[in-house]
Amino acid sequence: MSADSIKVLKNPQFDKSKWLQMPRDIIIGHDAVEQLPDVCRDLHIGRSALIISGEHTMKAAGARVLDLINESGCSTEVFMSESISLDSINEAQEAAKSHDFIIGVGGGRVIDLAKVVSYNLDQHFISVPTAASHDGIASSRASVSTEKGAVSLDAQPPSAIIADTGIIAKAPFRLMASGCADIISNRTAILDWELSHRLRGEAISEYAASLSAMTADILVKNAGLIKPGSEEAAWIVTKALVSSGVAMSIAGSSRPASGGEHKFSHALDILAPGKGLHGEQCGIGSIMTMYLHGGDWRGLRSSLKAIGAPVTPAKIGIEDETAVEALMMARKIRPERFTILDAGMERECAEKLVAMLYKE
Ligand SMILES: NC(=O)C1=CN([C@@H]2O[C@H](COP(=O)(O)OP(=O)(O)OC[C@H]3O[C@@H](n4cnc5c(N)ncnc54)[C@H](OP(=O)(O)O)[C@@H]3O)[C@@H](O)[C@H]2O)C=CC1
Ligand SMILES: O=C(CO)COP(=O)(O)O
Ligand SMILES: [Zn+2]
Repeated sequence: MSADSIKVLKNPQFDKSKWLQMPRDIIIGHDAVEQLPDVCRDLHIGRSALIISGEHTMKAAGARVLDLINESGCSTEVFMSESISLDSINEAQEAAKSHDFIIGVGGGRVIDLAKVVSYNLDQHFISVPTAASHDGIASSRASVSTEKGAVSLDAQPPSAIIADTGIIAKAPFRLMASGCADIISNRTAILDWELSHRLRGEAISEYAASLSAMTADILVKNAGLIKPGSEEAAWIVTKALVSSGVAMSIAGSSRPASGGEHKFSHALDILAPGKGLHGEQCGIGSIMTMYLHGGDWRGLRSSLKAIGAPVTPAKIGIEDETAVEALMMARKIRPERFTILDAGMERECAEKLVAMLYKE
């Protein structure tokens, strides 16, 4: 049984979520952003752009993107995003209606917003990541917060990715370490997927699972090169994030990169909003779910530590009690996605798991 998006459709019909869509142009490197006007011309995507960005990311890269697009003779409007929610999607969508295409300049939140809007309006979008903090840079998925927690939506993969390693290397290092943790957590996401395949017959894509695992392995192998301010590190991590996003596109779901550790992170977003970064929380969750799978949780923890990612709730300002609560809440998040955290964990076990994180 396969979950690959590469399918021979028996009854072909217009359902984009069943297609395997990929970016056409991917540029990763020093001063890559300067090639934005050429990329727009190459894609023939129109003369009017909505730039979606955030407070910090506008300063880091959005202002330069705005200048470049204006200089190329296109008209522009900027939409400043503070969150990704159903309300902000509607607002951004209204703004995008009077433009030909969208450029998302920012972290995971901004890029997810641009992705959903472009999917809903069937417009092209260009992904300009300002940090190597998440693997949504290239994926065809988007995470949106609702009152009931995070939901994973079908979305538009970018038509082009322009990842300027100069910009990404200057972002706070905490963001890059978080992106590494998001990738390393693929290891437990795959174990959860395999478990669900064996236990519940859920379709699995061997291509997607292998690509996702290989991406995590290559990153860990290169851990020694991941250093603050290094453009080489920005290059290595961004490539891994793109690769992991492609795995999600192949699967047609976020399964290869999101299991119980992501449910734990989504629960923390509800219980302790604004404390940890997405990847940081997933990394900590991954240590605990690796233990539950009987895998090498110490090795996974060492890899996270080597990169500079946090390995305890305390390191990201979260109480241990809250982490226990998040483990217990995880099964209520996206209940259709079966993971090791949905196998009936008792509170006492959750308490032991959190305590284990602090053990040498
Ligand atoms: N769709 C998918 O497949 C995936 C989606 N995600 C989603 O991505 C989000 C997490 O992404 P993440 O990037 O960690 O979070 P955010 O997008 O919230 O970014 C975190 C912070 O970093 C700031 N920032 C980003 N780049 C720079 C920079 N160059 N200089 C200074 N500050 C900067 C942002 O500024 P500003 O205030 O300007 O935004 C923001 O304050 C979550 O919502 C998660 O669900 C994660 C993985 C996969
Ligand atoms: O963060 C992701 C992969 O790293 C996407 O996963 P979710 O579908 O859980 O939001
Ligand atoms: Zn993630």
